[in-house]
Amino acid sequence: MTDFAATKAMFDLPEGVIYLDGNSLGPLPKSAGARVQRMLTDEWGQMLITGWNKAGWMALPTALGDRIGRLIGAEPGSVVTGDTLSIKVYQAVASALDLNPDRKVVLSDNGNFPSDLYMADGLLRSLGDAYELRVVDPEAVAGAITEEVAVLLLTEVDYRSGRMHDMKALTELAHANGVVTVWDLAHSAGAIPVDLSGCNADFAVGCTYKYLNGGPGAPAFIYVAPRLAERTRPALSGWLGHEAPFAFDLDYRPGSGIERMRVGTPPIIQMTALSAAMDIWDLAVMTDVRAKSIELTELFIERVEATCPDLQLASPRDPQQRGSQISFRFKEGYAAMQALIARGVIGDFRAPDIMRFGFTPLYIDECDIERAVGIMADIMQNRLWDTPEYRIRQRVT
Ligand SMILES: Cc1ncc(COP(=O)(O)O)c(C=O)c1O
Ligand SMILES: Nc1c(O)cccc1C(=O)C[C@H](N)C(=O)O
Repeated sequence: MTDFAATKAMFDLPEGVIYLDGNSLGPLPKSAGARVQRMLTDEWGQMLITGWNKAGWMALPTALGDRIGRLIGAEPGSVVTGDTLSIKVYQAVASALDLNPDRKVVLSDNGNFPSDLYMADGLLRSLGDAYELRVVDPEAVAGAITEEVAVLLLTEVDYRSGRMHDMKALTELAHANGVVTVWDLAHSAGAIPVDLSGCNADFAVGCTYKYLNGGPGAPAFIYVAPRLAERTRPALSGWLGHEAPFAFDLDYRPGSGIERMRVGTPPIIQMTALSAAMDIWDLAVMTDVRAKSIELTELFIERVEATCPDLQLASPRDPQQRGSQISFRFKEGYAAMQALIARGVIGDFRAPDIMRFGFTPLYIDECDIERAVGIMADIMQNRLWDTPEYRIRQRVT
């Protein structure tokens, strides 16, 4: 059983803040500061370049990959960390296309995070006019999986509404049509149990700064199914994905298995912060996290609907159909979110009218929900959002 009171005590959250935005940027693990400081002074400071071997920096991308792999049902040795998620999307789609060379269509949906579509579009444009990025409604994805499609690129949990695709069913359908799958787990890893191996997924990517709490700019991760790894040709063929980086050969030969998805020098300071976050994840069982997340989201919906009738649920009502976030529609959602943030309840706003709240059982509990909804009810019932200050539209995160 996961001890959520213990995990909550391991995060540094500002006094008086109820943080419902861990689906965008997770909070600071208390141990991260000292851990990073130690890495700086004892490793970088004292070991200098020998730290790559002596301190295990070179092995950190795969070591962290395995720790993340446990949370997403990946086989040991099938996940590596590094780069940004946008880069990993590009890398996965390029490799997936390469495994299906006679087909030219990448299929995605318009609920996908824009960066995934931008990266796929940029890649396809560089490959020539024969290639097509086909973007359909989320509900139309299954029907659009045909033998014309090379790659299916989907984000499992919709960043705006929290609506979840059925990874197992869509992967099965894709394979039945000869389609290679790329799953973006940005809003899944650490939010819901994922079973990449059980779903027979091909490629998956994700970030570590959201539910995994690795910090701003924490590295992304990529998964390649072991059955495909030795056949995968990396388009981003950087030297650290080479079979023998320190041979400095002029010809590229991919490294073994997942190692080939490495590109360049790993961000060790960020990875050290992520290691501290993963220590907390080592204490968590994903099925407990999911059960608690459902309890929290159900409580939140019930209380908000009882006290804030102007807000309309934009997430699936059935908890099995959504990830670990709840979104409400409200025409003045931006102003309302600013008012909430000013009172210490931090969620975020997504255009045009979505107020988004993330639920993260590692550090959010029922008391937080009750307090957050109390503040929300006060703001909504008394129109406290209706001030020029809150209504001003600024850059939003
Ligand atoms: C689903 C999804 N894909 C891709 C990205 C882009 O990630 P990054 O900024 O790390 O490249 C994000 C978040 O920013 C996301 O939510
Ligand atoms: N990655 C982000 C950033 O660098 C700045 C602000 C926000 C983000 C996010 O992650 C946004 C997030 N992907 C979303 O779901 O909207």
